[in-house]
Amino acid sequence: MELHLDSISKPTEKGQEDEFEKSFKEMISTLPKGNGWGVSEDLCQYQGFWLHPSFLRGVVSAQQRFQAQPTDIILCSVPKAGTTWLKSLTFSTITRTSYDDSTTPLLSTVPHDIVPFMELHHDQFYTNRDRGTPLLSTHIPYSSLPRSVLGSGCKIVYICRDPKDSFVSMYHFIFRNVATTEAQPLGLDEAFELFCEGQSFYGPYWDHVLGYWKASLEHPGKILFLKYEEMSDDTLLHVKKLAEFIGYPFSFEEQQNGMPEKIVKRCSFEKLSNLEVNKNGVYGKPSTGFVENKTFFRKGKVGGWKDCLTPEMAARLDQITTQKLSGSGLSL
Ligand SMILES: Nc1ncnc2c1ncn2[C@@H]1O[C@H](COP(=O)(O)OS(=O)(=O)O)[C@@H](OP(=O)(O)O)[C@H]1O
Repeated sequence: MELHLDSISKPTEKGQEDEFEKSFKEMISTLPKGNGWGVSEDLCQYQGFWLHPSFLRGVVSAQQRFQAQPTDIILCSVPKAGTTWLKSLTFSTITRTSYDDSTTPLLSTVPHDIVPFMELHHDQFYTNRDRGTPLLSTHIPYSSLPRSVLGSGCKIVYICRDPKDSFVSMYHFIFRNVATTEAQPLGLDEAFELFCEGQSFYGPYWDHVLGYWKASLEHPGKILFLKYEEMSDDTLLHVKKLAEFIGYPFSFEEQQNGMPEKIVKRCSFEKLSNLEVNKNGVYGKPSTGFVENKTFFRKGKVGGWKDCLTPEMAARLDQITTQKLSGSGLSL
């Protein structure tokens, strides 16, 4: 796909926003369109991946104006792979000398408002950086990350998950949120077919994962590659690994005092999903719409797909995964 980024003026000043919008609309009209899973607009294929227009606007904007710094830490993920969990764990790790179980902002704020998405909330991120928590997140595929991210040498932590569980999670997320609007969510079979064909939010799923996987092999000191299943299996080990990687290792004394264990517990599915803010709050903004926070906390299980997919569907996804990841050294 030919890129037209240079034709989009950079909206660095307020007066240029209209210009940006105009150029963006022109650019988006040239992109291939795909099924939006019942969400208000079609997905657009941009730089090889399927994006919803309101996220795409943020992606293009981030590509043009996001300036990474070497001290930034960017949490990247394919949707529905454990982003919310990773945000909670990383934030708690970095701020462990400022907050404890009774003062953590996680008690009253959904993790997505604590660690903003690059494509949705630049401004919040810059404020966070000023406050000393240089954490940002994104679903942007590796090959589409703003150039400054790759050039800055900042740290990237990526999380992925068994596509069977991610698909089921995505399907329920769309179903539950779209069902509250006038749009009609897709049926499971139709959504499954689209997912298999690669037409899902920020999909093809496998290309997203492979992009970060290959980059992590090339730059092991800069990109930490995590799997939801391994995190679930031994969360404590992974929190220590995460802390070490991002430059906030637990001291011997902290380990003796059970600090890593406290963080694991504070960010557990059981704890977070039972907080008032995550049961009844909403997340989003008028331009992209709102979703209920509870839809980020559904089951939080490995292998939950078994309640939803037939053995045939599971076999088909497994077969695609084996074929797509063949020769990469990665298994999911
Ligand atoms: N703390 C914690 N521990 C373990 N698992 C958790 C946690 N928080 C959220 N979840 C589960 O993660 C799934 C949502 O994925 P994401 O957070 O990546 O969603 S999003 O992309 O940010 O919308 C979704 O998975 P499913 O339950 O299978 O749908 C969530 O339940």
